[in-house]
Amino acid sequence: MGANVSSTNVVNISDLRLLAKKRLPQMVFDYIDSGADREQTLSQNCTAFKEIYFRPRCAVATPSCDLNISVLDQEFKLPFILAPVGSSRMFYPKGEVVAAREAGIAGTGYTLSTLSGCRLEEVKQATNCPAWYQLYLLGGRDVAMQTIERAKSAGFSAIVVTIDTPISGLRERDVRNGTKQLLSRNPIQMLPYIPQMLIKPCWLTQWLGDGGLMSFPNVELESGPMGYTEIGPALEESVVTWEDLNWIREAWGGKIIVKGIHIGEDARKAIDLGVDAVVVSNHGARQLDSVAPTIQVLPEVVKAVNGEIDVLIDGGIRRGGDVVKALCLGAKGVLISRAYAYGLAAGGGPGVAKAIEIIKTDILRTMKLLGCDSVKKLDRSFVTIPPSWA
Ligand SMILES: Cc1cc2nc3c(=O)[nH]c(=O)nc-3n(C[C@H](O)[C@H](O)[C@H](O)COP(=O)(O)O)c2cc1C
Ligand SMILES: CCCCC(=O)C(=O)O
Repeated sequence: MGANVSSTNVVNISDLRLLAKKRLPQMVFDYIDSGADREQTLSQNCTAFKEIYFRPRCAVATPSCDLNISVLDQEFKLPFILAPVGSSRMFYPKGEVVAAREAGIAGTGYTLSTLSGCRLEEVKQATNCPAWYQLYLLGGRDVAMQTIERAKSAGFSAIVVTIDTPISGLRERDVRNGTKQLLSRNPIQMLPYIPQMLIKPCWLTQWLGDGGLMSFPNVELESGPMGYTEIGPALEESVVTWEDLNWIREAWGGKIIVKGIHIGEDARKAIDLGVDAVVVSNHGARQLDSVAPTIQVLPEVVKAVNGEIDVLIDGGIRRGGDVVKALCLGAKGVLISRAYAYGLAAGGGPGVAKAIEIIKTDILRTMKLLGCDSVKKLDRSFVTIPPSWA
């Protein structure tokens, strides 16, 4: 499988997506690929980038191009960082460890989801890059406190609190495919969905070899008979509120990032609570559908933040040109998610490396074509955006 991702026919993230689709059972592919409700925001997160036009400076030589960024005083060799992706171990054996390792090799950062299939200590050890821990309060605040302590001891350099998940969005493809049953670890409930796994023997043998049924070793979810676990109700019991940010910030004692900002007003609230950075995110359109694409609301948030803290963005980023556009609109850096998840699912470590390489090469080429030799020099003068976004 690993060989496929290295093929010269794999030139963009869509190619990796198709390879992932080939290797994975439908339910696992759709878990990555799908969005909420009618998937309006899912497609618009991507297409909104097409509404931004570059304004290149021609006849400018850029023999070298600086792609380094600094976020929260941490240094990254690339202007994109790997976002939290729950259940990555379902896509590829030891998925979280594999992805974190590749982020480190590329000189960028990795964010580990609370819903990781691998222990946070093991993931941190696999990489020398800055690693951030994404926090859900699943399992309650006492469990979260313990996890915060573990993440601190393990050496994670920021905590990312996701605030857009008071309840799971309706991902219709997941409902039809029985994804909840797969994640719930209830073998009886999984029975009807076994055939879609059997026709993907490569994935199945690797998955079983890695321990099979998903578990989430960094949270303690209520376990029923046969290890049955329910993520949905656990989320609802432990909604993250603005008040929680106070004790989380105190317990953590380090850099804190809030992920899931759509509007300037919420970014101001985060600043008032002493947060160090925000991520403009609609959770990859997996939660509330019909919210505006993230790149469209970035200017509003950047304006509200007024340079006081770092602003990051994710959502729909599939090309280096998308990264460059986000930086032009004031993001300090971006998070990529499905872009590397497809690579991981298509071919493990080499697949993640390929995704990172595709986006990095895109960025370098775009910078040279723009006539700009450092991502730190990108600003609004390099783009035209629709007047209603400003
Ligand atoms: C399969 C999958 C799992 C995700 N799991 C998490 C998670 O556990 N925690 C979280 O904060 N965000 C999670 N997200 C959201 C991403 O971190 C990110 O916000 C979003 O996917 C960005 O959009 P993009 O995939 O279009 O780049 C997940 C996204 C996907 C696709
Ligand atoms: C209900 C959300 C659980 C994991 C997650 O964040 C995702 O799948 O997007």
